[in-house]
Amino acid sequence: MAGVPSKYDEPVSIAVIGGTGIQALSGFTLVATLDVKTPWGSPSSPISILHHLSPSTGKPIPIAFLSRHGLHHELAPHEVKNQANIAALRSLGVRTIIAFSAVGSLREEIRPRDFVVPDQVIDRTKGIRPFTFFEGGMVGHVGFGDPFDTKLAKIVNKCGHALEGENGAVTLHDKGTLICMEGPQFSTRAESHMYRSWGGSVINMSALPEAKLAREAEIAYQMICMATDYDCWRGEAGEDVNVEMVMGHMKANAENAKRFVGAVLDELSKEEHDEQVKGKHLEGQMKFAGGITAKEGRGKEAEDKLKWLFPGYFE
Ligand SMILES: CSC[C@H]1O[C@H](OP(=O)(O)O)[C@H](O)[C@@H]1O
Ligand SMILES: Nc1ncnc2[nH]cnc12
Repeated sequence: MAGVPSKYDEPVSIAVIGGTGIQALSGFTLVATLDVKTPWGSPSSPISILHHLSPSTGKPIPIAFLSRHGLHHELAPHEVKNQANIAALRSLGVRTIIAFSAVGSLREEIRPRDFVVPDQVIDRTKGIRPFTFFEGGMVGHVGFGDPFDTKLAKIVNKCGHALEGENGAVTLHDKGTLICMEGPQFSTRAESHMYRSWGGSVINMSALPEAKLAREAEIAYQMICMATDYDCWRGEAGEDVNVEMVMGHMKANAENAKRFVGAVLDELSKEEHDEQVKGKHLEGQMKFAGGITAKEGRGKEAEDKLKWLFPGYFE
């Protein structure tokens, strides 16, 4: 954009990833637009650096914003540049990600426009998306028992519940199992029933590998889901999901999504969360979890890429 700086020299700890219907984050001051290049290519969109005024310190804190499907929703779920997105954010200093997603509800009590902060994921992607930074002669294994950052989830839930109290317009479910399917076609009715029998609460196409790559990159990650439909399991009791339905609810509820993210950023900008936001609890984990391969067995290209991502880890 004309007149907006293309550089930002301070580290940025917090990022927001926008999904369907959230291609930009309004209400914040745009201070830079960055075209970051990574060894995994360019991210899905330029990264906007926005200033958010911390209500507790009165100082602006920088937030990185990235649009998962591109600026114009031109990337299908399997085309999202997940490795480049996460690598680019880490290279800016990001250690905390709040990711938004439009989801189908698999439970009667999760109604369209309700928010869900999932605590578990079932992977139903088909292995066609690049899903790790550790390959090609650099092997690493990281724990994923809790796919979302449990401390970050507590903060997000506290903010969401406070909004529930404010005017009753927001309903938040503070846990749930997210099914991440491949897409881009929606599920069959048999699949939708099967996911319900597995205990699935909501379904989308984009939590993975985003959350896995964030974990590998030592970034605390939490997805905030907004229900837009009942998928197709209700049969005659309701209309099957379609894009119009998803977009309609996203648009109608955009103000609540904005209030939610604003409340989370207000909370995260408090000094008491400094260590959490900077991902201190994750720092260094990949030095060991990602350092299995002996030096003489390393693939040169993979090693160079990982040295870019984790300066000083694999010398
Ligand atoms: C447009 S409906 C399917 C689409 O919506 C969700 O996108 P996102 O997670 O980025 O909000 C879902 O995952 C699918 O990509
Ligand atoms: N029913 C659904 N299935 C998968 N992704 C979705 N995103 C929104 N609704 C969805």
